[in-house]
Amino acid sequence: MSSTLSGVGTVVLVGAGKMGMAMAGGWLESGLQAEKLVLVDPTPGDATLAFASKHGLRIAERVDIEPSVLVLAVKPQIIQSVFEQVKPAIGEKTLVVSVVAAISIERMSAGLGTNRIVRTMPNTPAQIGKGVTGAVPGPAANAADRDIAEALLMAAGDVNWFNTESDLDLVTAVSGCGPAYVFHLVEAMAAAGERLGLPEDVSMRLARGTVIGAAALMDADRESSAALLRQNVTSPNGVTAEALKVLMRDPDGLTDLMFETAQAAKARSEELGHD
Ligand SMILES: NC(=O)C1=CN([C@@H]2O[C@H](COP(=O)(O)OP(=O)(O)OC[C@H]3O[C@@H](n4cnc5c(N)ncnc54)[C@H](O)[C@@H]3O)[C@@H](O)[C@H]2O)C=CC1
Ligand SMILES: O=C(O)[C@@H]1CCC=N1
Repeated sequence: MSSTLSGVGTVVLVGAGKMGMAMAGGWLESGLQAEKLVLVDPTPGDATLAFASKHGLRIAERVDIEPSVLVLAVKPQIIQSVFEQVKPAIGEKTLVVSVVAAISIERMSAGLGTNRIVRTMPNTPAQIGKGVTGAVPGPAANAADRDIAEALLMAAGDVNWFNTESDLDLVTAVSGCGPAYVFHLVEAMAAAGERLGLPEDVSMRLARGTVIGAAALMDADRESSAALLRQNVTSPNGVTAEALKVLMRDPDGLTDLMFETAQAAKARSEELGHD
C-alpha cells in the first residue's frame, strides 16, 4: 500500500485539538502540501494557532469546501452537532476517516449520509511518528480508500487493520489510552522515590529518564521480548527480583490492575458509543 501523501487531495481536519494536531505534523512531513490541509476548529488552542502559522495552514470555523478526505477528530460527546455541520460539505468522492472514540461506522454513516468511512483509534505518540493505530474499514470503503487512510495513519506510526468494529474498544483500552498508563507509571515511580526520601525533582528526573530509556531500548532492540528485557535487569536473588515479587504478585499485581484498568476503558468506550 502507498505511504506517501503527495497524491492525496484536500484533507480537512475537523477538530484541531490534541489528537488531530498530533497527526497533522506527520501528514505534512509525509508529503501533504500545506495548501491541501485545512484545519476546522471554532476555538483553536494556542498550539494549533502556532502550528498553523508556522506551516501556513488555513483555519476555518466550518467546513467550507468539499474535502477529498474529511478527518473527524472531535470529542464523541458533540459528534451529533458536528455531523449536522459537516454533512452539507461531504461529496460523493469524500472519504471520512474518524479517530473519534466509540462512535460506530453505522452512526457516522447515518449522521453524514455516506458509507465511505474508515474508523480508527490512534494514540498521541503519533505526534513524533511513533503512534500505533487500529483501523476498521466501513462496508463501502474500497481498496483506494483504505490506501489513503493507511497513508494518513502511517504518517503517524504503525497501522493495524481489524475486521470487527468492536475490536476498536479493545484497541482503545490498550493503545488508545495506553500512553496515559505509561505517563502515570512515571508519576507513580516518582512518587515512590519521593516517599522513600528522594527530593521531588530528582525523583521525577530518575523516573522520567528511566521510562524514556526503557522505551528507547525496546525500540532499538526489536528482537528481544519485553519479558527478556525485564529478565536482563533481574539478577537472581538480587534487588529487582524482590521488587518484582510485589509488582508481579498473583493475584493483585500489576497484571490484574492493568486488566481492571483496560476493562474500565473498554466499558466506557462501549458506553460512549451508546450515548
Ligand atoms: N487524546 C488522545 O489520546 C486520543 C483521542 N482520540 C479521540 O480524538 C478525539 C479528539 O480528542 P482530543 O484531541 O484529545 O480532544 P481535544 O479537546 O484536544 O480536541 C478537540 C478539538 O475539537 C474542537 N472542536 C469543538 N467543537 C468543534 C466543532 N464543532 N468543529 C470542529 N472542531 C471542534 C475543539 O476546539 C478542540 O480543539 C476524541 O474523539 C478522542 O476520542 C483518539 C485517540 C487518542
Ligand atoms: O480518553 C479518551 O476518551 C480518548 C480515547 C483514547 C484516548 N483518549
